[in-house]
Amino acid sequence: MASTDNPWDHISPPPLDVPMGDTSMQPVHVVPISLISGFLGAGKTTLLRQLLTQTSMKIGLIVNDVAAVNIDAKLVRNDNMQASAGAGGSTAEMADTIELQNGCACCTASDELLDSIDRLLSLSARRGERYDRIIMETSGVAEPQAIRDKFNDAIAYHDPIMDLVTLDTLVTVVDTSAFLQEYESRDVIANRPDLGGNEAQGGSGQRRVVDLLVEQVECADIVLLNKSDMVNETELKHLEQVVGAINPLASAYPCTYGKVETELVFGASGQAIVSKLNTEGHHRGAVAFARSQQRKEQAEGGASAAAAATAEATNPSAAAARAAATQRQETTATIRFGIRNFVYSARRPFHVQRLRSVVLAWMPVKKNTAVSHAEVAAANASASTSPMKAVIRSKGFVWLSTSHVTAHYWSHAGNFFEIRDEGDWWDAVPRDDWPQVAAQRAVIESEFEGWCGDRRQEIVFIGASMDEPAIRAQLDECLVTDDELTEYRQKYQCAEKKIEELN
Ligand SMILES: Nc1nc2c(ncn2[C@@H]2O[C@H](COP(=O)(O)OP(=O)(O)OP(=O)(O)O)[C@@H](O)[C@H]2O)c(=O)[nH]1
Repeated sequence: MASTDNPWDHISPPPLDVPMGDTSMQPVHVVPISLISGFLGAGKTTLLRQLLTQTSMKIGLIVNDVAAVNIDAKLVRNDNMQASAGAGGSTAEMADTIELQNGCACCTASDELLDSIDRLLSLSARRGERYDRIIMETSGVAEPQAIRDKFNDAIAYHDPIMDLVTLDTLVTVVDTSAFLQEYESRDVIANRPDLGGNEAQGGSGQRRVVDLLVEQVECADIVLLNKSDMVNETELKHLEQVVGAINPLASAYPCTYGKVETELVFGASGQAIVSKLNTEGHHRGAVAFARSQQRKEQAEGGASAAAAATAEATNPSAAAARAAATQRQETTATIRFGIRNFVYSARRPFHVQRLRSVVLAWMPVKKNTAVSHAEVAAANASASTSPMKAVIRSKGFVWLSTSHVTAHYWSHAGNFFEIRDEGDWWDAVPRDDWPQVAAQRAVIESEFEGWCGDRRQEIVFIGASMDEPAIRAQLDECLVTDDELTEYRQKYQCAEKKIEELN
């Protein structure tokens, strides 16, 4: 049986979690790329300058600032020159910076993104030296997930550039002093020029600030809690917990002015996981983590109860021993699991109208008690009866009674909530169009159950002091009844199976 110590064991084999390229054929000197994301003003350029001055590595830069005047590129050039000069280099090093002027990296056509990498590699090849690493600094409103998808697509389509580079680490710089405020924000990106909203292109401008904030934290291998000088210790600890809960895969480091060990930011090459995931693999990871946390909680609860029972059997003041053991357990659990996860899962569709009513009653949550500081949380705790007030983040696949083909994705953070079309269930996709890699097919099939195929409710809830029974009960009420399920199956002509098999 797989160890529960490492929750990510349960995602194996990697399948959809890794791009489909044949990595065994890669030449030895593949240049790792680090992508730096973070809102405008979070401290990305400060970090970059810091990294360049403290490392002797040969770095190629792609600076992606869509402001009319690309100040970042100029600042970075200066630093690069100084760093290179210090290391015995020449002003020719200036050429090591490529400006991606035409839009932000996530909106830019893949070709242009890959072309900028190609140009950078050509420069180094002409000089007969190669980069130890390429760093891409994105604009504040860039969507790291979209950029990661471009790299995954390039691998899937066997773009030759992917034999020379690999997306190695996703680094997100968070403005610690502003995070909680932005989490509570109701603004859309386009209305926030202070965050770079005026640079947003296409639909991304209409995204909620909190939605992008959470994406930038989730889509990261390393999260730097910058500007930690602007918060007190309690606030910093709290934020560390929140960020750790939103993305348990990331390593989070507090810092000021981007001062952090280079090795921490770059990580051990090839070890980062998030940079290799796709949306489905990411979801699978979150579910695996939440389930492993639940198992740990249960195991700890069991161990503590066993210890108390033993004490009770051997000690006359058993009640006191049990009370002490319970208290110890609660204290440990509160410290370790003050913020915890659970997965809501079911194998029958939601009745759309009932789900809608519940969601409308739940959202938007005026104040989130899990994220607000303790005093604010306490003051607001009684203000709302929504169980979502204690949920920091919820996300996952939902199956709606109105469609047998389309998988939907539930995404909620702060005041943002959506259920979006996430493509087709694998069961609705012809087998010929499935990935050809056997391990990937096996993982897809492992999620099949009876006539449902991979259709399911699988929503991860992350929060503090959540009323899990209330959330579960209200969602259960939204599931179709037996009669409605029979209708559903008739409507979509699902192959006959006993209803008892569904649960
Ligand atoms: N107090 C404090 N200020 C910081 C810290 N890090 C950066 N700053 C300041 O915050 C401002 C923004 O920093 P930048 O590095 O330009 O931020 P950025 O993310 O690159 O912003 P854009 O390039 O405009 O997207 C600058 O004035 C920095 O000096 C920090 O840790 N503490």
